[in-house]
Amino acid sequence: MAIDVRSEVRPLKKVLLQRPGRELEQLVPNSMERLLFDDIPYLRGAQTEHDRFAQVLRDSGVEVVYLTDLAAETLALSDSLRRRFVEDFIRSSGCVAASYREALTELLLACPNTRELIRKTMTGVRFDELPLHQNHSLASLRNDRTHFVLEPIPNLYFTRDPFASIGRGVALHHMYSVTRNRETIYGNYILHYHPDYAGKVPFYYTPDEPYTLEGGDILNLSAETIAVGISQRTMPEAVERLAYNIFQDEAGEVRRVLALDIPSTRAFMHLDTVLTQIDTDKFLIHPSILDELEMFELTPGRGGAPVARRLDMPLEEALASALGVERVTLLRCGGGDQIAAQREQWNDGSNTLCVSPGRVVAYDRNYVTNGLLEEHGIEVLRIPSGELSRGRGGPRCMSMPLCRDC
Ligand SMILES: NC(=O)NCCC[C@H](N)C(=O)O
Repeated sequence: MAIDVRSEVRPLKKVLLQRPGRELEQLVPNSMERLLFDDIPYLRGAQTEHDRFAQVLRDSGVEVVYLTDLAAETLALSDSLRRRFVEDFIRSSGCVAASYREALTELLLACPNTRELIRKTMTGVRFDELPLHQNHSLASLRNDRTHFVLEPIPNLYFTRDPFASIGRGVALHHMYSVTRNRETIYGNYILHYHPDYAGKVPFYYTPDEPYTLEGGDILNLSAETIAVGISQRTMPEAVERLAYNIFQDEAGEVRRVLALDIPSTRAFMHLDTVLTQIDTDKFLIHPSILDELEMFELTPGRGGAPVARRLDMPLEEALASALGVERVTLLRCGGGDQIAAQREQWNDGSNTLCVSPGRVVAYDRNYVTNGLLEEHGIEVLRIPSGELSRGRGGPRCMSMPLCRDC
């Protein structure tokens, strides 16, 4: 199967990553907030840390594939596909890009190969790079030469979010922010045209759906049940649309969607920033979501239309029932220490990637939480995190599983 993800913890076989590139060096203090960063990472450091992450995964028997490679291979299939991609990319980049369409098209199509072309779309294009032979427009006179005509896309290394594997299908998202909406184009081309995926993957969501949905909110609890966060990034209407589309797939197995309503703040931007599964019956959680957590369940009604009901039970019980286990243990990020919990949560202490039951990749800096995991028998594969963490995402955010063992 091209995509096969029916668990959060079964042995990870194949994963999609994106090595951070020069797009990070285009961040400046004035653009950081808009581009969803809290600081400017040092690129060399971020790349070294990311390479370590990829190596830890390979050492655990995981096949690592990169978004840039798959996108470049896809566009190399034909000249017409390359042209269509450039047109779509410029169109999706807003009205400023559209008004320089000809010059941008010329610049992008002049890239020596499709890898360079893909990289260029990620790094962004400044006004002074454009092949404008003569330009007397007001915008060109007024705009600073370093003004971006195509903005960089610095959040690409968080491959978890623009699309999500669900069973043997995918959800390709309508993202919450302008900056992240352009990320979905790479997944769109790969999934539609790359020979490994074309025609082999059902789509459960597409960016033209009106409601925002992001992959960090989707947890594949079992073959039959997924959990979806209602969060800063994912709207309840999106959860309902996703459930509807999944229930229409007769060959699909998912028949229950657990919607977890978490607070809408940047520190908890997605469900996976506050809840990740670390073993067949254990989760790591940020404790402060427990007080106000509301839960709902969606199951197929007539014609596969989702029917929702409120779940009045402890989270542990809902998770145990979804996993088909007797009981579930929740381990609290930061242990019992309120300050450590907040600090480590901010640095993605709850955002671990499970490579097999009881074995997770985690940022080294979250030593209180990592120590707690080890006390509970979890093996922690630590990766360095001084630079990567400045983007506000951890190992789970930086990875999109394509296949897990069943
Ligand atoms: N699943 C995740 O929580 N992804 C982290 C995304 C971080 C990125 N800077 C963002 O704000 O979207």
